[in-house]
Amino acid sequence: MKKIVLLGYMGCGKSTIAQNLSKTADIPFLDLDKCIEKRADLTINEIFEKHGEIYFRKLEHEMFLELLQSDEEIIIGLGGGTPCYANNHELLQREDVVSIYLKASIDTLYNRLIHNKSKRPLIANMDEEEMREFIAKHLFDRSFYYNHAQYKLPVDGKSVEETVQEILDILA
Ligand SMILES: Nc1ncnc2c1ncn2[C@@H]1O[C@H](COP(=O)(O)OP(=O)(O)O)[C@@H](O)[C@H]1O
Ligand SMILES: O=C(O)C1=C[C@@H](OP(=O)(O)O)[C@@H](O)[C@H](O)C1
Ligand SMILES: [Mg+2]
Repeated sequence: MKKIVLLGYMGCGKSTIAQNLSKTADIPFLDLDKCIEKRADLTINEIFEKHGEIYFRKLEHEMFLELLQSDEEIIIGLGGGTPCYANNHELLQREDVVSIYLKASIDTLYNRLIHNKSKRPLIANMDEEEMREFIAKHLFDRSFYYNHAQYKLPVDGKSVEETVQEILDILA
């Protein structure tokens, strides 16, 4: 069965859209970060603090591979960095995967992330000025990996419901 994989930068809406799509389409969903937290019995912040980012990326890769082994149809919301490490971007092109890049502009990401940074260790300690520059550069660096998705879905100015409907259209 196909795995529907949502990817994109922090704040683009992967977790929110995966949950809503799951309800609307009646397909179970798993958030990769939540699975990692459960496995490690630590929050994402604690994993970064106690073990560092390299350890997190290792867990992230292992957990992603594990979720892709599922025989069920599932929706997987990735973390923002998932496609950018351990050749995970190649997994986006598997035949049993439908990968969708939720493509948001720097402005959209910035406006969401300024209110929502405490649980994201990469940006938690940045001030607003720093964060804007960081997002711009980081998004540019990561776009190469995000563009390996089978579908690119612009999400700026769209409600959760509109984005969910556009994903349903892709899946139809
Ligand atoms: N149209 C929208 N689509 C998705 N998320 C939105 C939208 N408008 C506001 N948000 C908010 O933006 C944030 C997106 O965060 P999240 O779903 O955790 O993204 P990600 O998992 O990609 O980091 C949430 O707080 C969500 O409520
Ligand atoms: O972009 C990243 O490298 C990360 C994104 C986060 O997920 P969200 O994109 O869901 O915030 C989480 O996996 C971790 O904080 C690292
Ligand atoms: Mg998320």
